Amino acid sequence: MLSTINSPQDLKKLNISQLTELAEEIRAFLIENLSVTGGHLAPNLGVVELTLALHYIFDSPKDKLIWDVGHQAYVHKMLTGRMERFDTLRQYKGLCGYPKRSESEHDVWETGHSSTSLSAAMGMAIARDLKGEKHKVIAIIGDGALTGGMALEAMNHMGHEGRDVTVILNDNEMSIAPNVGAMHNHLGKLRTNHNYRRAKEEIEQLLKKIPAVGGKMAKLVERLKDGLKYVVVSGILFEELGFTYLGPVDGHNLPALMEALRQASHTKGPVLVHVITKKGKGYAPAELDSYAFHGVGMYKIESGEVLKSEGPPSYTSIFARTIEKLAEKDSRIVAITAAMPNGTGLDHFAQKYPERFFDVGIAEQHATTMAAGIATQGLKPVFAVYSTFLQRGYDQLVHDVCRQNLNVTFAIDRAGLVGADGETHQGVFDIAYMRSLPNMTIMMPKDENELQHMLYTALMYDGGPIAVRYPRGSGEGVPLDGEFKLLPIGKAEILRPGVHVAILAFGNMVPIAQKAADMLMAEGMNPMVVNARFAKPLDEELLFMLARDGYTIVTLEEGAVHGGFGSAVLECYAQAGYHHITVELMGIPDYYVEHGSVKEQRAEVGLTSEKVAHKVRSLWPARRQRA
Ligand SMILES: Cc1ncc(C[n+]2csc(CCOP(=O)(O)OP(=O)(O)O)c2C)c(N)n1
Ligand SMILES: CC(=O)[C@@H](O)[C@H](O)COP(=O)(O)O
Ligand SMILES: [Mg+2]
Repeated sequence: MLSTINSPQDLKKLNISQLTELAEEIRAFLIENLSVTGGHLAPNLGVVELTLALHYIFDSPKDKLIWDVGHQAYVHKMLTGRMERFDTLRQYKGLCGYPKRSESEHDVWETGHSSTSLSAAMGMAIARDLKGEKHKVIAIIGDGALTGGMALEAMNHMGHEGRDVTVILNDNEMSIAPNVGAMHNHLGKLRTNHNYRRAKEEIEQLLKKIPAVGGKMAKLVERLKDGLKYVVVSGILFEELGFTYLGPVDGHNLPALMEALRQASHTKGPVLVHVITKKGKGYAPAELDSYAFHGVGMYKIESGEVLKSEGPPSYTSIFARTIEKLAEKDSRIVAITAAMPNGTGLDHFAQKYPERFFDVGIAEQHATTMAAGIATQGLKPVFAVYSTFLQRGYDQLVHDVCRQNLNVTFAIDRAGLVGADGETHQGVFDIAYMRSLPNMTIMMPKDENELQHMLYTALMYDGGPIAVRYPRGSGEGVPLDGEFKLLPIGKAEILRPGVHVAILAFGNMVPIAQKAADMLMAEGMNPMVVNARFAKPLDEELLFMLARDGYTIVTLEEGAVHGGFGSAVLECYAQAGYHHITVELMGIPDYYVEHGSVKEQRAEVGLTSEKVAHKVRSLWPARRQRA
């Protein structure tokens, strides 16, 4: 069956039993392919029937299907002509793990970050109406993504405008970890409440039987329906917000799904279809542990054993260990995550100190300002957040944290290139977006041992907001000191004295600089290597000494070169009147780096020891004169 599907039109020729068979073939395909490439298996297994039903009832690409987060769009990709490219999923130059407009006309909206789908849908519905077009706009959003502020802002507007938009709420009771929040509790009530739907249907049937209901009678019936909501589910939030609520519908029952979607497609105004699905459906290991199979690497199909690469402990695990140790001694430490307890390593902290741990849902804005509020009261909040997701909390960082100069620690994980998630998730902008903020201090460790000292330094610091950024994946495998050390703020570390050229490396670029220096040493050149440690404040004393001593500077960072650490060095020299010093910046160029391995991404942007050595050679005095 699967091989006959080249476009959504092919689905429409199938009957329910053929579609059911197809669903099983899709599952088998995903389980097999992802065991090699890795990817977001559990979210996709959960939406197989839903995606089939959507493509069956609606007419993509005329009708617009908008996937929130986009990590669950694999089945959509399979049905829209990309099945053959699945062996390249999330690989360099291969199929993207998220919707991508350049890949297909069926991908009408690009994502990766959560909770954007409803705003995008609203925008498309407005454009449709202004242009006098007739298609449907359908957003598919998970219960996790619905905890994001943007989604709630959009619903507020949608209910007010009353335009035709369909929202499919894919409720599997899970974010990456178990979903949290009052909205989650409300959905729980709806999930278990079949009485409301039944009673509502009965009233509507009754209504149909009464000829020409009008005037007082109609009002009475409306009041009866209103009253019913309060009695049965103490208020259905979505109906109060101006949506027609359809559901709950079993998301693995194709006829029921199709019926609900058909009904939605004929409903005027905003409509929300509440679909109940099982994350990981159809693959026992993923059903049992949907967290492990949310975003997974290679695994053995039969046993579900996830194959872990051997290597030193990750930066995340060292962060987790350190914050726990520090929290043991300092009861002011409070840890916050925005729906990433496992990804940030805070899950252990949550078990150990439940009263000092807060998972706020996918709500980075709230988390940032909440941390600021906690800090005003003399406690020590640590917001552990991926670099890419802190982008969501930017105004809160500017307006609430930095402006009030509050002691909030930002533990910025996944800083730098992140690999297979690609351009939506690259953690390459935080240096630039934080550096311009008054009162901010920004550090990055050269290895995991220095990470523990930096976290300690951050929590001992009382001068305002402070960020320690660290990369995804394994550390350098260095031994960990038993005692934490306080690092002097704004002081770099000369790792290797040298002449003529100084390589100023920030964080995880230090080992690359060292390797480049080793290569050059073999050729008779010995550049200085500096572990910058701070992007703000800079070690001006060292910078001015280098300028006075006639060094040429090479800066190295795994961050956007525009506005980043190297820019800071340039600005520092310009402001101090050192106009004749040569500063060469190496970092991420001015474009979004696509998916692949970090190694491939670094090679693409030139952040390798070979490229650094090449740069230093070109700057070495004797060679420069020859050139
Ligand atoms: C702004 C933002 N914060 C955090 C994330 C990380 N993240 C990706 S998927 C996800 C959970 C989404 O849950 P849900 O929408 O219910 O989808 P499911 O995986 O359950 O299908 C989270 C927290 C993100 N993509 N974007
Ligand atoms: C979809 C999403 O945003 C997350 O699932 C992300 O893929 C997690 O990345 P890590 O694997 O780095 O935790
Ligand atoms: Mg979910």
